[in-house]
Amino acid sequence: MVLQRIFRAVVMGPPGSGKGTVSSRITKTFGLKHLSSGDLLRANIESKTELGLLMKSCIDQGQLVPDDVISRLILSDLRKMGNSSWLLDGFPRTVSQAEALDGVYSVDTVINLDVPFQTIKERLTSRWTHLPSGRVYNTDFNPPKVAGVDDVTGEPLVQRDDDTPDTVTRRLKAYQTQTEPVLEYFRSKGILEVFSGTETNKIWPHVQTFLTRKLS
Ligand SMILES: Nc1nc2c(ncn2[C@@H]2O[C@H](COP(=O)(O)OP(=O)(O)O)[C@@H](O)[C@H]2O)c(=O)[nH]1
Ligand SMILES: Nc1ncnc2c1ncn2[C@@H]1O[C@H](COP(=O)(O)OP(=O)(O)O)[C@@H](O)[C@H]1O
Repeated sequence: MVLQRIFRAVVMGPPGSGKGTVSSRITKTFGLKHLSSGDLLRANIESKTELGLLMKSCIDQGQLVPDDVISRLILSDLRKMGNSSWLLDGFPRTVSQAEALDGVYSVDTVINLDVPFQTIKERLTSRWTHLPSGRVYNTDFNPPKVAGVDDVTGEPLVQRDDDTPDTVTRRLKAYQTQTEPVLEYFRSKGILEVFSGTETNKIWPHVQTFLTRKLS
């Protein structure tokens, strides 16, 4: 689909709710640029930037990185995108981040993936990630063609250091206390759209229909 105007969206949801999976379907279908805060932080860790090394312990402990750090990173990348349509994945995650975004851009819609915590816990321990692209696989849901190897590049897949059961529990707590209030923030602005379910393949057609209507 070719977009007729600039469209700016955010995808939210607890860790493991399918933000990355749904984002890649949205960007493929609607041609938006995709910016994932988690991918951005992991790229900094991988290339051993000073910031990446500072943030790694925070991420591995299941805590959010400081608002000013992530807001600066994301807003700087968005600036580089200029007048493009984009989809933000994993940002904002606190009300202060939402206010920082709001101060610069007007967001058209916020897609919230409402997936029960029990469903999520099972998924994350079997998630395999291709770090350079952010492509995600799952030993049950969407296994790679060859075990342990990215379908597109043939490079190795890794299990994220923060996808252990204890860290997932801490990330879910951080989500409840720090990120859930952001849903209220966007709801009060009238731009929150909630998609509930336990399977991405059942949620996705609703997201697709919603965006097709919104963009036509
Ligand atoms: N079993 C199952 N796994 C899923 C489903 N949707 C996504 N996944 C997997 O669950 C994990 C988390 O999904 P991801 O898109 O990375 O979620 P994010 O953390 O919100 O970005 C990945 O390993 C996905 O492949 C689903 O409907 N069922
Ligand atoms: N907007 C953000 N604010 C603060 N920390 C963030 C943000 N986005 C990502 N992070 C950090 O990176 C980690 C991984 O995030 P992400 O890749 O979005 O994974 P998931 O959605 O599976 O939790 C988070 O647990 C957190 O430590």
